[in-house]
Amino acid sequence: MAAQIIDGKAIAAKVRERIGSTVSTLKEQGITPGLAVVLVGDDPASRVYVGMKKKMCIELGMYSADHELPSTTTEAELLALIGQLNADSRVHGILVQLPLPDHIDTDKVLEAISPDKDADGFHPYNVGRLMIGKPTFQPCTPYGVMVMLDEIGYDLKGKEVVVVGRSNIVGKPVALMCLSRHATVTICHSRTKDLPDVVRRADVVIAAVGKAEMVKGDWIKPGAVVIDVGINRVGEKKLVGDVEYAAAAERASAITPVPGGVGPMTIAMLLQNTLESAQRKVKTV
Ligand SMILES: Nc1nc(=O)c2c([nH]1)NC[C@@H]1CN(c3ccc(C(=O)N[C@@H](CCC(=O)O)C(=O)O)cc3)C=[N+]21
Repeated sequence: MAAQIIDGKAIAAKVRERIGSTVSTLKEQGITPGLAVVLVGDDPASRVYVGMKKKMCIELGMYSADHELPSTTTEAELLALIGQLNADSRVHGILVQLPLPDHIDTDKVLEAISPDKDADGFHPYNVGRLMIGKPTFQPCTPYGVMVMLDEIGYDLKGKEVVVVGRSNIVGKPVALMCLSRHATVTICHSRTKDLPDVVRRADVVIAAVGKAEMVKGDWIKPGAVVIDVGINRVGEKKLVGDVEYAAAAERASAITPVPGGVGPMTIAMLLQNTLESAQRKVKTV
């Protein structure tokens, strides 16, 4: 049986549509949700992502504050800008595009962002909230994965989830989100013994290692759901995921493609986080 292809582009468009109509309602109450995106340096891929974020922000009627700084920017200068954005009442979400240049301490920068405006959900306060099952800002990529599973009507309760990858931005938080939905969760990594056999147990495989087609098709249990978070550039133009897509699609019941899967969701959830932040503010004033 052919797998259902989970269309991240379409789901992201639907999420944005919902955001757009809520933005209109908020604006009637005198609040325009605002996102500040900070880019340091001139990495071309980062520039493309930042451009997409800005464009969608404006399309949805949000306020967008863009800060493109040279790669020579000092840590102190960046921290000063974050201080300004923390204090700027037009801004409800702040995103500092990663990776930052080597001379800047990333952890220090992420911790300088006010936890109330942490649209990426990377601040230790928000990480802790997620850990205890009381999330405020949820990291965008894992949050997007959850929305995709909701969209196909998949209930994680009692299911075996195998997460391949243990990063702070995807592997760990997505595992916690699955756990809070009552899945049995295994987190695998480069030292996991018999990785293929562990993945073979999974009802849901979430691949987030950043290695092109590392998860093989014959590791997929027939009928499993495959969520591929990897975006790997091979050659000049081609993008592939962390999963051997064609072979996995022959066994899976549902699978996310790359591109057009989790990637577009990440940006949609960033806007969602900015919206939620503005909504929380309405509730407290
Ligand atoms: N503070 C921070 N937060 C981030 O969320 C963040 C970041 N830094 N640094 C870089 C990564 C990467 N990232 C992506 C977002 C969307 C796509 C996306 O939409 N990808 C398209 C393909 C785009 C293409 O063709 O290159 C897709 O998968 O269909 C990919 C990658 C967010 N990141």
